[in-house]
Amino acid sequence: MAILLGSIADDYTGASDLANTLTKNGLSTVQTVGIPAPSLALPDVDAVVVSLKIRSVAADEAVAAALKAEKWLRGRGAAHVLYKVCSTFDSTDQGNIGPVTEALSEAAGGGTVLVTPAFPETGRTVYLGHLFVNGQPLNESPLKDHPLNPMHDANLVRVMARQSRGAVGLVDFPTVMAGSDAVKARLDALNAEGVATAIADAVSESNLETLGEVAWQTSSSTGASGLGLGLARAIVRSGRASSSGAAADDAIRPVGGLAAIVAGSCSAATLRQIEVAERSMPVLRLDTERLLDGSDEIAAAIAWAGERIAAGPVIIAASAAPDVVSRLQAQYGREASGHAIEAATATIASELVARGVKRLVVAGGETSGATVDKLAIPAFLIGPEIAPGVPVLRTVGNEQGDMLMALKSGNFGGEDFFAAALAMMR
Ligand SMILES: Nc1ncnc2c1ncn2[C@@H]1O[C@H](COP(=O)(O)OP(=O)(O)OP(=O)(O)O)[C@@H](O)[C@H]1O
Ligand SMILES: O=C(O)[C@@H](O)C(=O)CO
Repeated sequence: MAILLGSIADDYTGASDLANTLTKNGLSTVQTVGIPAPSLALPDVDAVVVSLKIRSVAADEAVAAALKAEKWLRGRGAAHVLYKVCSTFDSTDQGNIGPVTEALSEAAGGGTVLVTPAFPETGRTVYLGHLFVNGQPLNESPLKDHPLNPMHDANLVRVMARQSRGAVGLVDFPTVMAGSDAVKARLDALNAEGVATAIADAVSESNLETLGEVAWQTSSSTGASGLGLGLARAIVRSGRASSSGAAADDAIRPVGGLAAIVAGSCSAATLRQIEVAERSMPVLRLDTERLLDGSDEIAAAIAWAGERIAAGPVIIAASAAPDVVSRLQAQYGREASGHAIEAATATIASELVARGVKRLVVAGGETSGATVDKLAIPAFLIGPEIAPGVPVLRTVGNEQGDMLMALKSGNFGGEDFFAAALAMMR
Protein backbone atom coordinates (compact mmCIF):
# COMPACT_ATOMS: atom_id res chain seq x y z
CA MET A 1 0.00 0.00 0.00
CA ALA A 2 1.27 3.49 -0.79
CA ILE A 3 2.05 5.82 2.09
CA LEU A 4 0.38 9.22 2.27
CA LEU A 5 2.78 11.27 4.34
CA GLY A 6 6.54 10.97 4.41
CA SER A 7 8.80 12.67 6.89
CA ILE A 8 12.53 13.10 7.24
CA ALA A 9 13.54 13.77 10.83
CA ASP A 10 16.85 15.45 11.58
CA ASP A 11 17.36 13.33 14.71
CA TYR A 12 15.99 10.15 16.23
CA THR A 13 14.18 11.54 19.28
CA GLY A 14 12.55 14.11 17.02
CA ALA A 15 11.46 11.27 14.75
CA SER A 16 9.78 9.37 17.57
CA ASP A 17 8.18 12.61 18.79
CA LEU A 18 6.69 13.16 15.33
CA ALA A 19 5.71 9.49 14.88
CA ASN A 20 3.91 9.72 18.25
CA THR A 21 2.02 12.84 17.16
CA LEU A 22 1.00 11.33 13.83
CA THR A 23 -0.20 8.13 15.53
CA LYS A 24 -2.18 10.07 18.16
CA ASN A 25 -3.82 12.11 15.44
CA GLY A 26 -5.04 9.18 13.38
CA LEU A 27 -2.24 8.06 11.04
CA SER A 28 -0.72 4.60 11.39
CA THR A 29 3.00 5.30 11.42
CA VAL A 30 6.34 3.54 11.45
CA GLN A 31 9.71 5.11 12.28
CA THR A 32 12.66 3.81 10.31
CA VAL A 33 16.29 4.37 11.16
CA GLY A 34 17.72 5.71 7.94
CA ILE A 35 16.41 4.33 4.66
CA PRO A 36 15.43 0.75 5.42
CA ALA A 37 17.09 -2.17 3.65
CA PRO A 38 14.80 -3.68 0.98
CA SER A 39 14.71 -6.91 3.03
CA LEU A 40 13.08 -5.20 6.05
CA ALA A 41 9.36 -6.04 6.20
CA LEU A 42 7.51 -2.85 7.16
CA PRO A 43 3.83 -2.91 8.08
CA ASP A 44 1.28 -1.16 5.82
CA VAL A 45 1.05 2.36 7.22
CA ASP A 46 -0.21 5.84 6.37
CA ALA A 47 3.04 7.57 7.31
CA VAL A 48 6.74 6.75 7.48
CA VAL A 49 9.19 8.87 9.46
CA VAL A 50 12.76 8.29 8.30
CA SER A 51 15.10 9.15 11.18
CA LEU A 52 18.38 10.69 10.13
CA LYS A 53 21.16 12.08 12.31
CA ILE A 54 21.78 15.33 10.49
CA ARG A 55 20.87 18.08 12.95
CA SER A 56 24.45 19.05 13.64
CA VAL A 57 26.21 18.03 10.44
CA ALA A 58 27.40 20.30 7.60
CA ALA A 59 24.63 21.58 5.35
CA ASP A 60 25.80 19.82 2.16
CA GLU A 61 25.98 16.47 3.98
CA ALA A 62 22.49 17.01 5.42
CA VAL A 63 21.09 17.98 2.01
CA ALA A 64 22.52 14.85 0.36
CA ALA A 65 21.10 12.55 3.06
CA ALA A 66 17.69 14.27 3.05
CA LEU A 67 17.40 14.09 -0.74
CA LYS A 68 18.05 10.33 -0.69
CA ALA A 69 15.36 9.87 1.95
CA GLU A 70 12.97 12.08 -0.03
CA LYS A 71 13.45 9.95 -3.12
CA TRP A 72 12.77 6.79 -1.14
CA LEU A 73 9.61 8.29 0.42
CA ARG A 74 8.27 9.60 -2.89
CA GLY A 75 8.98 6.18 -4.40
CA ARG A 76 6.59 4.73 -1.81
CA GLY A 77 3.88 7.18 -2.74
CA ALA A 78 4.36 10.05 -0.25
CA ALA A 79 2.35 13.00 -1.55
CA HIS A 80 3.89 15.36 1.00
CA VAL A 81 7.26 15.31 2.76
CA LEU A 82 7.71 17.08 6.10
CA TYR A 83 11.25 17.93 7.21
CA LYS A 84 11.00 17.43 10.97
CA VAL A 85 13.29 19.81 12.83
CA CYS A 86 13.50 20.62 16.51
CA SER A 87 10.70 22.62 18.09
CA THR A 88 13.44 24.87 19.46
CA PHE A 89 14.85 25.27 15.93
CA ASP A 90 18.26 23.91 17.05
CA SER A 91 20.75 24.95 14.39
CA THR A 92 23.58 27.41 13.88
CA ASP A 93 24.09 30.11 11.25
CA GLN A 94 25.82 27.39 9.24
CA GLY A 95 22.88 25.10 10.06
CA ASN A 96 20.92 23.07 7.57
CA ILE A 97 17.24 23.86 8.14
CA GLY A 98 17.33 26.45 5.33
CA PRO A 99 19.44 24.41 2.86
CA VAL A 100 17.50 21.16 3.38
CA THR A 101 14.12 22.93 3.17
CA GLU A 102 15.13 24.57 -0.10
CA ALA A 103 16.56 21.36 -1.55
CA LEU A 104 13.45 19.33 -0.69
CA SER A 105 11.26 22.02 -2.21
CA GLU A 106 13.32 22.15 -5.41
CA ALA A 107 13.20 18.33 -5.70
CA ALA A 108 9.40 18.54 -5.57
CA GLY A 109 9.01 21.39 -8.07
CA GLY A 110 9.38 24.51 -5.90
CA GLY A 111 6.85 26.90 -4.35
CA THR A 112 7.07 28.83 -1.08
CA VAL A 113 7.48 26.34 1.78
CA LEU A 114 5.63 26.71 5.10
CA VAL A 115 7.98 26.49 8.07
CA THR A 116 6.94 26.44 11.72
CA PRO A 117 8.47 24.80 14.79
CA ALA A 118 5.38 25.65 16.90
CA PHE A 119 4.28 22.81 19.21
CA PRO A 120 2.02 24.37 21.85
CA GLU A 121 1.59 21.07 23.74
CA THR A 122 5.24 21.36 24.79
CA GLY A 123 5.20 25.14 25.18
CA ARG A 124 6.65 26.13 21.79
CA THR A 125 4.77 28.99 20.14
CA VAL A 126 5.64 31.31 17.26
CA TYR A 127 4.35 34.87 17.16
CA LEU A 128 5.37 37.41 14.51
CA GLY A 129 8.16 35.05 13.56
CA HIS A 130 9.59 34.89 17.10
CA LEU A 131 9.89 31.53 18.85
CA PHE A 132 8.90 31.28 22.51
CA VAL A 133 9.82 28.32 24.72
CA ASN A 134 7.43 28.04 27.65
CA GLY A 135 6.75 31.76 27.35
CA GLN A 136 10.40 32.84 27.16
CA PRO A 137 11.94 34.14 23.94
CA LEU A 138 14.18 31.37 22.53
CA ASN A 139 17.37 33.36 23.18
CA GLU A 140 16.46 33.82 26.86
CA SER A 141 15.38 30.18 27.37
CA PRO A 142 17.75 27.38 28.49
CA LEU A 143 18.45 26.82 24.77
CA LYS A 144 20.91 29.72 24.93
CA ASP A 145 23.25 27.25 26.67
CA HIS A 146 22.74 24.23 24.40
CA PRO A 147 26.03 22.28 24.14
CA LEU A 148 25.94 21.94 20.31
CA ASN A 149 23.49 24.57 19.01
CA PRO A 150 23.24 27.51 21.42
CA MET A 151 20.31 29.67 20.26
CA HIS A 152 20.92 33.42 20.45
CA ASP A 153 18.17 34.84 18.23
CA ALA A 154 14.43 34.28 18.69
CA ASN A 155 13.55 35.83 15.32
CA LEU A 156 13.25 32.80 13.05
CA VAL A 157 12.89 34.85 9.88
CA ARG A 158 16.40 36.13 10.59
CA VAL A 159 17.74 32.74 11.72
CA MET A 160 16.37 31.05 8.61
CA ALA A 161 17.61 33.86 6.32
CA ARG A 162 21.17 33.48 7.61
CA GLN A 163 21.09 29.82 6.54
CA SER A 164 19.22 30.19 3.24
CA ARG A 165 19.96 31.10 -0.35
CA GLY A 166 16.42 32.31 -1.07
CA ALA A 167 14.38 35.01 0.67
CA VAL A 168 12.40 34.19 3.84
CA GLY A 169 8.90 35.58 4.42
CA LEU A 170 6.38 35.57 7.27
CA VAL A 171 2.82 34.28 7.47
CA ASP A 172 1.76 36.36 10.43
CA PHE A 173 -0.74 35.63 13.19
CA PRO A 174 -3.64 37.69 11.81
CA THR A 175 -3.33 35.81 8.50
CA VAL A 176 -3.30 32.43 10.25
CA MET A 177 -6.34 33.46 12.34
CA ALA A 178 -8.14 34.42 9.13
CA GLY A 179 -8.03 30.76 8.06
CA SER A 180 -6.60 28.46 5.42
CA ASP A 181 -7.73 30.50 2.40
CA ALA A 182 -5.92 33.56 3.77
CA VAL A 183 -2.77 31.53 4.46
CA LYS A 184 -2.93 30.02 0.98
CA ALA A 185 -3.33 33.50 -0.55
CA ARG A 186 -0.35 34.79 1.46
CA LEU A 187 1.82 31.84 0.30
CA ASP A 188 0.77 32.45 -3.30
CA ALA A 189 1.70 36.13 -2.95
CA LEU A 190 5.09 35.27 -1.43
CA ASN A 191 5.65 32.71 -4.17
CA ALA A 192 4.91 35.33 -6.83
CA GLU A 193 7.62 37.50 -5.21
CA GLY A 194 10.05 34.56 -5.43
CA VAL A 195 10.21 34.00 -1.65
CA ALA A 196 11.53 30.47 -1.00
CA THR A 197 10.30 29.81 2.54
CA ALA A 198 7.92 31.41 5.04
CA ILE A 199 7.95 31.20 8.82
CA ALA A 200 4.34 30.75 9.97
CA ASP A 201 2.99 31.90 13.32
CA ALA A 202 1.04 29.45 15.48
CA VAL A 203 0.13 29.56 19.15
CA SER A 204 -2.60 26.91 19.29
CA GLU A 205 -3.61 23.59 17.81
CA SER A 206 -6.31 25.29 15.80
CA ASN A 207 -3.63 27.50 14.17
CA LEU A 208 -1.70 24.31 13.35
CA GLU A 209 -4.82 22.75 11.84
CA THR A 210 -5.08 25.77 9.54
CA LEU A 211 -1.41 25.48 8.55
CA GLY A 212 -1.69 21.69 8.13
CA GLU A 213 -4.64 22.11 5.79
CA VAL A 214 -2.59 24.43 3.57
CA ALA A 215 0.65 22.41 3.85
CA TRP A 216 -1.18 19.23 2.78
CA GLN A 217 -2.01 20.95 -0.52
CA THR A 218 1.72 21.53 -1.13
CA SER A 219 4.50 19.02 -1.65
CA SER A 220 6.80 19.79 1.26
CA SER A 221 6.99 21.63 4.56
CA THR A 222 9.34 22.07 7.50
CA GLY A 223 8.40 22.02 11.14
CA ALA A 224 8.14 20.19 14.41
CA SER A 225 5.45 17.85 15.70
CA GLY A 226 2.87 20.63 15.75
CA LEU A 227 2.90 20.87 11.97
CA GLY A 228 2.73 17.06 11.93
CA LEU A 229 -0.46 17.34 14.00
CA GLY A 230 -1.93 19.78 11.49
CA LEU A 231 -0.99 17.57 8.54
CA ALA A 232 -2.31 14.39 10.20
CA ARG A 233 -5.66 16.02 10.97
CA ALA A 234 -5.91 17.36 7.41
CA ILE A 235 -5.24 13.89 6.01
CA VAL A 236 -7.80 12.29 8.33
CA ARG A 237 -10.35 14.94 7.32
CA SER A 238 -9.67 14.12 3.68
CA GLY A 239 -10.87 10.57 4.44
CA ARG A 240 -7.69 8.96 3.15
CA ALA A 241 -6.18 7.64 6.39
CA SER A 242 -6.47 3.93 7.08
CA SER A 243 -5.67 4.22 10.77
CA SER A 244 -6.18 1.48 13.35
CA GLY A 245 -5.60 1.98 17.07
CA ALA A 246 -4.56 -1.64 17.69
CA ALA A 247 -0.91 -1.12 16.80
CA ALA A 248 -0.05 1.02 19.86
CA ASP A 249 -1.15 -1.69 22.32
CA ASP A 250 0.56 -4.39 20.33
CA ALA A 251 3.76 -2.36 20.46
CA ILE A 252 4.04 -2.69 24.25
CA ARG A 253 3.73 -6.44 24.65
CA PRO A 254 6.16 -7.22 27.52
CA VAL A 255 9.75 -8.10 26.61
CA GLY A 256 11.12 -8.82 30.11
CA GLY A 257 14.88 -8.54 30.63
CA LEU A 258 16.77 -5.84 32.52
CA ALA A 259 16.14 -2.09 32.37
CA ALA A 260 18.50 0.89 32.11
CA ILE A 261 18.60 4.60 31.37
CA VAL A 262 21.44 6.32 29.54
CA ALA A 263 21.51 10.13 29.48
CA GLY A 264 23.65 12.50 27.42
CA SER A 265 21.29 15.45 27.31
CA CYS A 266 22.45 18.44 29.35
CA SER A 267 19.10 20.21 29.15
CA ALA A 268 17.62 21.71 32.30
CA ALA A 269 14.72 19.23 32.06
CA THR A 270 16.96 16.16 31.86
CA LEU A 271 19.21 17.36 34.70
CA ARG A 272 16.12 17.70 36.92
CA GLN A 273 14.76 14.29 35.84
CA ILE A 274 18.05 12.63 36.82
CA GLU A 275 17.98 14.38 40.20
CA VAL A 276 14.43 13.15 40.86
CA ALA A 277 15.15 9.58 39.66
CA GLU A 278 18.16 9.41 41.98
CA ARG A 279 15.73 9.15 44.90
CA SER A 280 14.55 5.74 43.66
CA MET A 281 17.33 4.23 41.56
CA PRO A 282 21.14 4.19 41.46
CA VAL A 283 22.70 6.92 39.29
CA LEU A 284 26.26 6.92 37.96
CA ARG A 285 27.45 10.35 36.84
CA LEU A 286 30.21 9.71 34.35
CA ASP A 287 33.47 11.57 34.80
CA THR A 288 33.56 13.18 31.34
CA GLU A 289 37.18 14.35 31.83
CA ARG A 290 38.17 10.72 32.24
CA LEU A 291 36.00 9.71 29.27
CA LEU A 292 37.96 12.14 27.10
CA ASP A 293 41.45 11.66 28.47
CA GLY A 294 41.55 7.98 27.55
CA SER A 295 41.02 6.52 31.04
CA ASP A 296 38.91 3.40 31.30
CA GLU A 297 35.74 5.18 32.40
CA ILE A 298 33.55 3.04 30.10
CA ALA A 299 34.68 -0.25 31.62
CA ALA A 300 34.25 1.23 35.10
CA ALA A 301 30.68 2.28 34.25
CA ILE A 302 29.80 -1.17 32.94
CA ALA A 303 31.25 -2.81 36.04
CA TRP A 304 29.28 -0.36 38.24
CA ALA A 305 26.05 -1.26 36.42
CA GLY A 306 26.84 -4.98 36.54
CA GLU A 307 26.88 -4.88 40.34
CA ARG A 308 23.44 -3.23 40.58
CA ILE A 309 21.26 -3.90 37.56
CA ALA A 310 19.92 -7.33 38.53
CA ALA A 311 18.24 -5.59 41.48
CA GLY A 312 16.50 -2.94 39.33
CA PRO A 313 17.00 -0.21 36.74
CA VAL A 314 20.10 1.99 36.81
CA ILE A 315 20.93 5.37 35.27
CA ILE A 316 24.26 6.20 33.66
CA ALA A 317 24.56 9.90 32.80
CA ALA A 318 27.15 12.08 31.11
CA SER A 319 24.77 15.02 31.55
CA ALA A 320 26.19 18.03 33.37
CA ALA A 321 25.33 21.66 34.14
CA PRO A 322 26.24 24.41 31.61
CA ASP A 323 29.38 25.59 33.46
CA VAL A 324 30.82 22.04 33.53
CA VAL A 325 29.97 21.54 29.85
CA SER A 326 31.62 24.86 28.89
CA ARG A 327 34.82 23.96 30.76
CA LEU A 328 35.08 20.62 28.95
CA GLN A 329 34.33 22.23 25.60
CA ALA A 330 36.98 24.90 26.17
CA GLN A 331 39.53 22.15 26.72
CA TYR A 332 38.55 19.63 24.00
CA GLY A 333 36.36 21.60 21.54
CA ARG A 334 32.57 21.59 21.26
CA GLU A 335 32.16 18.99 18.54
CA ALA A 336 34.99 16.73 19.60
CA SER A 337 33.78 16.52 23.20
CA GLY A 338 30.13 16.05 22.13
CA HIS A 339 30.92 13.25 19.71
CA ALA A 340 33.32 11.49 22.06
CA ILE A 341 30.73 11.51 24.82
CA GLU A 342 28.01 10.28 22.44
CA ALA A 343 30.28 7.42 21.36
CA ALA A 344 30.97 6.55 24.99
CA THR A 345 27.31 6.57 26.07
CA ALA A 346 26.40 4.49 23.00
CA THR A 347 29.09 1.93 23.84
CA ILE A 348 27.87 1.75 27.43
CA ALA A 349 24.27 1.24 26.25
CA SER A 350 25.24 -1.51 23.83
CA GLU A 351 27.33 -3.29 26.47
CA LEU A 352 24.32 -3.18 28.78
CA VAL A 353 22.13 -4.65 26.02
CA ALA A 354 24.70 -7.41 25.48
CA ARG A 355 24.34 -8.15 29.23
CA GLY A 356 20.55 -8.55 29.11
CA VAL A 357 19.00 -5.07 29.03
CA LYS A 358 15.83 -5.22 26.95
CA ARG A 359 14.17 -2.04 28.19
CA LEU A 360 16.23 1.04 27.49
CA VAL A 361 15.52 4.74 27.88
CA VAL A 362 17.90 7.21 26.23
CA ALA A 363 17.86 10.95 26.94
CA GLY A 364 19.05 13.38 24.29
CA GLY A 365 18.70 13.46 20.51
CA GLU A 366 22.36 13.06 19.52
CA THR A 367 22.84 10.57 22.32
CA SER A 368 19.84 8.53 21.11
CA GLY A 369 21.09 8.64 17.52
CA ALA A 370 24.50 7.30 18.49
CA THR A 371 22.94 4.58 20.67
CA VAL A 372 20.37 3.38 18.13
CA ASP A 373 23.08 3.27 15.43
CA LYS A 374 25.40 1.32 17.70
CA LEU A 375 22.61 -1.18 18.39
CA ALA A 376 21.87 -1.30 14.60
CA ILE A 377 18.10 -1.16 15.14
CA PRO A 378 16.35 -0.82 11.74
CA ALA A 379 12.91 0.53 12.71
CA PHE A 380 10.35 1.09 15.48
CA LEU A 381 6.65 0.57 15.98
CA ILE A 382 5.02 3.39 17.92
CA GLY A 383 3.48 2.52 21.29
CA PRO A 384 1.54 4.68 23.75
CA GLU A 385 2.74 8.11 24.85
CA ILE A 386 4.78 8.43 28.05
CA ALA A 387 4.84 12.25 27.99
CA PRO A 388 4.08 14.75 25.23
CA GLY A 389 6.49 13.98 22.39
CA VAL A 390 7.82 10.71 23.82
CA PRO A 391 6.21 7.34 22.98
CA VAL A 392 7.21 3.83 23.99
CA LEU A 393 8.93 2.26 20.96
CA ARG A 394 9.14 -1.41 20.03
CA THR A 395 12.05 -2.41 17.85
CA VAL A 396 11.32 -3.95 14.46
CA GLY A 397 13.78 -6.36 12.84
CA ASN A 398 16.28 -6.10 15.72
CA GLU A 399 18.89 -8.86 15.71
CA GLN A 400 19.04 -8.98 19.53
CA GLY A 401 15.28 -9.71 19.65
CA ASP A 402 12.48 -7.28 20.48
CA MET A 403 13.30 -4.45 22.86
CA LEU A 404 11.20 -1.64 24.30
CA MET A 405 12.83 1.76 24.16
CA ALA A 406 12.08 5.42 24.76
CA LEU A 407 14.12 8.11 23.03
CA LYS A 408 13.58 11.28 25.02
CA SER A 409 14.25 14.67 23.53
CA GLY A 410 16.36 16.60 25.97
CA ASN A 411 13.71 19.12 26.91
CA PHE A 412 10.73 16.79 27.09
CA GLY A 413 9.01 15.01 29.95
CA GLY A 414 7.98 15.87 33.50
CA GLU A 415 10.20 15.53 36.57
CA ASP A 416 9.31 11.87 37.07
CA PHE A 417 9.80 10.97 33.41
CA PHE A 418 12.24 8.08 33.95
CA ALA A 419 10.05 6.22 36.47
CA ALA A 420 6.97 6.89 34.31
CA ALA A 421 8.71 5.47 31.23
CA LEU A 422 9.89 2.32 32.97
CA ALA A 423 6.43 1.75 34.44
CA MET A 424 5.09 1.45 30.88
CA MET A 425 7.87 -0.85 29.69
CA ARG A 426 7.53 -4.40 31.03
N1 LIG B 1 29.29 16.59 30.52
C1 LIG B 1 29.26 16.94 29.23
N2 LIG B 1 30.08 17.88 28.74
C2 LIG B 1 30.03 18.23 27.42
N3 LIG B 1 29.20 17.72 26.54
C3 LIG B 1 28.35 16.76 26.99
C4 LIG B 1 28.33 16.33 28.34
N4 LIG B 1 27.40 15.38 28.49
C5 LIG B 1 26.83 15.21 27.28
N5 LIG B 1 27.42 16.04 26.37
C6 LIG B 1 27.09 16.18 24.94
O1 LIG B 1 26.03 17.12 24.83
C7 LIG B 1 25.27 16.80 23.67
C8 LIG B 1 23.80 16.71 24.09
O2 LIG B 1 23.06 16.59 22.93
P1 LIG B 1 21.78 15.66 22.85
O3 LIG B 1 21.21 15.92 21.50
O4 LIG B 1 22.09 14.25 23.20
O5 LIG B 1 20.84 16.24 23.97
P2 LIG B 1 19.81 17.44 23.83
O6 LIG B 1 20.33 18.41 22.84
O7 LIG B 1 19.49 17.92 25.20
O8 LIG B 1 18.56 16.69 23.25
P3 LIG B 1 17.62 17.09 22.03
O9 LIG B 1 18.52 17.20 20.81
O10 LIG B 1 16.72 15.93 21.97
O11 LIG B 1 16.98 18.38 22.40
C9 LIG B 1 25.80 15.47 23.14
O12 LIG B 1 26.70 15.71 22.09
C10 LIG B 1 26.55 14.91 24.36
O13 LIG B 1 27.54 13.99 24.02
O1 LIG C 1 10.79 18.97 18.32
C1 LIG C 1 11.33 18.70 19.39
O2 LIG C 1 11.51 19.51 20.31
C2 LIG C 1 11.89 17.33 19.54
O3 LIG C 1 11.18 16.40 18.80
C3 LIG C 1 13.28 17.30 19.10
O4 LIG C 1 13.54 17.24 17.91
C4 LIG C 1 14.34 17.45 20.10
O5 LIG C 1 15.47 16.71 19.70
